[in-house]
Amino acid sequence: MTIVLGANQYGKAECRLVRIDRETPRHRITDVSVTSQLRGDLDAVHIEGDNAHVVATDTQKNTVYAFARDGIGAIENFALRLGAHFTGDFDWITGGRWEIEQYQWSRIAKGEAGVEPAERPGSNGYDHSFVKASDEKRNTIVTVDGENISIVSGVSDLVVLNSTASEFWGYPKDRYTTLKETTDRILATSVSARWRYLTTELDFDKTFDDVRSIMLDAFASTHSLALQQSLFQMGKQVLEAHPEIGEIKFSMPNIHHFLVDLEPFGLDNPGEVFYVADRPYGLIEATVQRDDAPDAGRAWDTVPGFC
Ligand SMILES: O=c1[nH]c(=O)c2[nH]c(=O)[nH]c2[nH]1
Repeated sequence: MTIVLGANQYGKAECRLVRIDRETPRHRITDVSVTSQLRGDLDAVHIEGDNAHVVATDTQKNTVYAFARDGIGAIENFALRLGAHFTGDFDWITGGRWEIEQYQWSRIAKGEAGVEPAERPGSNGYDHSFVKASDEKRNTIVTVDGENISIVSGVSDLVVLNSTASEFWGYPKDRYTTLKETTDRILATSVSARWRYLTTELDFDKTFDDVRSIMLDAFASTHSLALQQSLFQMGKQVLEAHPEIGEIKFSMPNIHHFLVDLEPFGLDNPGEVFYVADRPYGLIEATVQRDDAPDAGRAWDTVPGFC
């Protein structure tokens, strides 16, 4: 028997980077975390400690910051640039994985203090002042394997809620079933979705915005008999509108809102007062795919948390 080295990759994880575009007084902010990992002929360092092929993780980190000097643009394009650089400049680096997570900021709106919300102007925010928008994140994983490049992009922590138009009934009952059937409940979830692009030539920012809007619209407009049904509608409508996406995967916790029993206080509760359970939670996961999508290869191998 011989012991041999299996799959391996290495790099710098979570290079946190903020770039300010300041060519005009109206600044733009890009806030990301970049993980760079290289693959290739790296047996010698593992087996003998020979570092001749080891592009230091410190060098990878510096490259990320140096490349940001030229602008970041869409996170997919930034990851593709990094991939082309490392596989192009070092013969023995034949592939790698570049993961980027992006945090959202919006402009602080001007002159809203003391103004009724309905009267607020909205878009004319301050030029150089921002407020963290939400916990929602945009992300991408670009994987290079020789000539093959795959791009899996997505969103996480996109929290949505329908206050009605959600039912859940018709499920099997056994001696352990206590859940009451309902024709009117709150449906809330935190959407994590990842989709695989079938091309590297795309306006990734515009496509991301559109995919996100379609998912939100599908969630809102589906009269839901189960979170599974809402999930499928979200994926189906994304794929129908975007032929450049092969498949989309979702992981969606069911954020349970339970009606509080107010009877002990002599009160009714016609769907108005809920308590929100943080755990345990239903976890609904699925892939929505085209039956003729080109084979995904290893694109999903290093995307954790999806089925
Ligand atoms: O939308 C739902 N899907 C389920 O599978 C499920 N199971 C459950 O207890 N409640 C719900 N709700």
